[in-house]
Amino acid sequence: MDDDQHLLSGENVDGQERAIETSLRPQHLNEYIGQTNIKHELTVYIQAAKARSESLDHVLLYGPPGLGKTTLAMVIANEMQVNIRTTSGPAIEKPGDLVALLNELEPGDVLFIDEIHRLPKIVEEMLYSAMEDFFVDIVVGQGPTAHPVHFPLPPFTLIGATTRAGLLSAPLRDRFGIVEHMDYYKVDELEQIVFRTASIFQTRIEEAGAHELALRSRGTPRIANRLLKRVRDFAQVDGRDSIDQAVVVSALNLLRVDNQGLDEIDIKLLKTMIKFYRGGPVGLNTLAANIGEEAETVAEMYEPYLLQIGFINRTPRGRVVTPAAYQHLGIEVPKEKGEK
Ligand SMILES: Nc1ncnc2c1ncn2[C@@H]1O[C@H](COP(=O)(O)OP(=O)(O)OP(=O)(O)O)[C@@H](O)[C@H]1O
Ligand SMILES: [Mg+2]
Repeated sequence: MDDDQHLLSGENVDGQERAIETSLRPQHLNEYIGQTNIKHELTVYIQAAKARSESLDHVLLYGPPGLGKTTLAMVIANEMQVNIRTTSGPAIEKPGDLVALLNELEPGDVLFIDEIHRLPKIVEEMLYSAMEDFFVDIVVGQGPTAHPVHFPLPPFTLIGATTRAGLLSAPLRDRFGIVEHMDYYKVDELEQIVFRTASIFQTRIEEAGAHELALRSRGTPRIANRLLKRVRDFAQVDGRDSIDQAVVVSALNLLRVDNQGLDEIDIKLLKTMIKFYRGGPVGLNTLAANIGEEAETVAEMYEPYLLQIGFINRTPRGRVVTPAAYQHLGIEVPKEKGEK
């Protein structure tokens, strides 16, 4: 039960999955599939920084969970031939924690801060001077002996990742020279990812099987890899030596992942909007409360994909269901909607 719930969440869920993800991570830019524009830009910036023997400018990566932000941060450090230190916004509780991290960096190293929108304010403010001029001012000692100390830092690259760029303060955002928005992957890119993962798993998958899996992966590599793992089990138990389209379809239908990659929660969300709000507009908080999910979860995990495939639209008065979604659900489009 629990398993099915996170099947399509895009979120990284447990230690076991994390270990598998590590083994699947591409190491170099040329192995990193998709995100063509970002790769192209980064290739130029990395080459230029290396030619000048400088640290790479600070990089902000934002986009939905599971699209490859952490992977890309590691690839960047690898291409720059520097070390990477990894942490996350909530893990840096006080300025001292940040100083400790910064203190360990060698010139040119990467400090990767995941969920950077969750940094405590006081830490964030200390980061401003660290990013801009490579120093921090700290207060040493207590009471009458307390005095400020100017602490110079080696040049370093901060890579920040967030699923919600909107939650970042303007001063922090402005200090990133390179800001990249990660997009959902195209079907053919997901197919390549599925083939790559299958070969690492030493599993055979047919073209049509990979295509079907890609269609149902919500544009998200993490989900494609996760579904492949499940489908592989079904194929094995069925005694097949290769994953074909029929196995993918029957396994994913069983797992209730439909042919657009929607799961039960997506369907519940759309049906709730249709049944109780005549297709909207309805506010995010109301909607989330109605389906028993956190507003943040809906905003981060469900809504972006439904917007991307054109099943809902955002209007100033709230979210509305589109005729395409009615069609997908096999529900007649109300007259007043069809005409619009
Ligand atoms: N472009 C890609 N090519 C091949 N595999 C990829 C690519 N992007 C992501 N992956 C695979 O997808 C999985 C998830 O990627 P990653 O952990 O980097 O996502 P993320 O954006 O950091 O997610 P989160 O927001 O949850 O931190 C990894 O196993 C990674 O190997
Ligand atoms: Mg990550």
